Amino acid sequence: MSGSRKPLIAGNWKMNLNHLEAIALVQKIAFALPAKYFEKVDVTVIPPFTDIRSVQTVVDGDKLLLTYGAQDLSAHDSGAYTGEISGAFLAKLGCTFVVVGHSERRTMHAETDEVVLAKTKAALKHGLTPIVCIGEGLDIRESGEHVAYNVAQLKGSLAGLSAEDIAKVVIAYEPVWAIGTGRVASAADAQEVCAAVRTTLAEIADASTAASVRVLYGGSVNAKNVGDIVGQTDVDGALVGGASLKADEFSTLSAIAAGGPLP
Ligand SMILES: O=C[C@H](O)COP(=O)(O)O
Repeated sequence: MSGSRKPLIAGNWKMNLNHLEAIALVQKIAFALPAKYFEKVDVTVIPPFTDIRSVQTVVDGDKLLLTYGAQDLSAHDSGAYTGEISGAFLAKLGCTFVVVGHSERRTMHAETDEVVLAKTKAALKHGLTPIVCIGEGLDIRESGEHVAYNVAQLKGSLAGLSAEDIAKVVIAYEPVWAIGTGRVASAADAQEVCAAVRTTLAEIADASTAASVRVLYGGSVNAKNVGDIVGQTDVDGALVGGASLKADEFSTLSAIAAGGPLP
């Protein structure tokens, strides 16, 4: 983490919690994290689409400082795309972030770098901050090709974007073998790829853009390991899955990313 970049903790709820459960979790997180924390860390929740309106009501009604976003969006604005959700709708609901190219979508929904790029462009068009995910599988990690693989995925997912647009994205490095497995990458593993991401951003945009973009790590992050991970020079926060469903754990790890004290 560098002093010039405010850490971001993003809780990706995946397909968990209905809208009533969402309200309860947001209220508990907000209660545990008073305003002073938000001076040092940005905290966002990424619930299922069907929860977003309810989360918006709580956040607006109680003037909460945490933000919220969505787990995916359509590359298209509107039209005959059954089941898809437009970035325009998400913006209208007050979303700040949208996750793009999560490995679960790349794998289960065959999303290629081209699709991820189109969705990233759609997010930017609608004023949303895309959290663009990259990450290697276990086979690539074991072959020692993980840095090159992630650099290629990053370049493909941001191909042709201007430096001005790249400055508006967040990158999340999530090694697939560490997602939901309890097998967290070491802090040094996270730093190695996040540093390569920053070097690549300097190459495809420029040095000041690369220095300003937040690069997150994701994969079995919890309150016990978050300190080491966000302590790395090029890691600016975390994309948290399982641990974001527990109010105490998520609040605690957010407070640790803020530099304490514990809530
Ligand atoms: O988006 C979040 C990641 O997939 C990490 O999930 P996890 O913390 O449950 O490993």
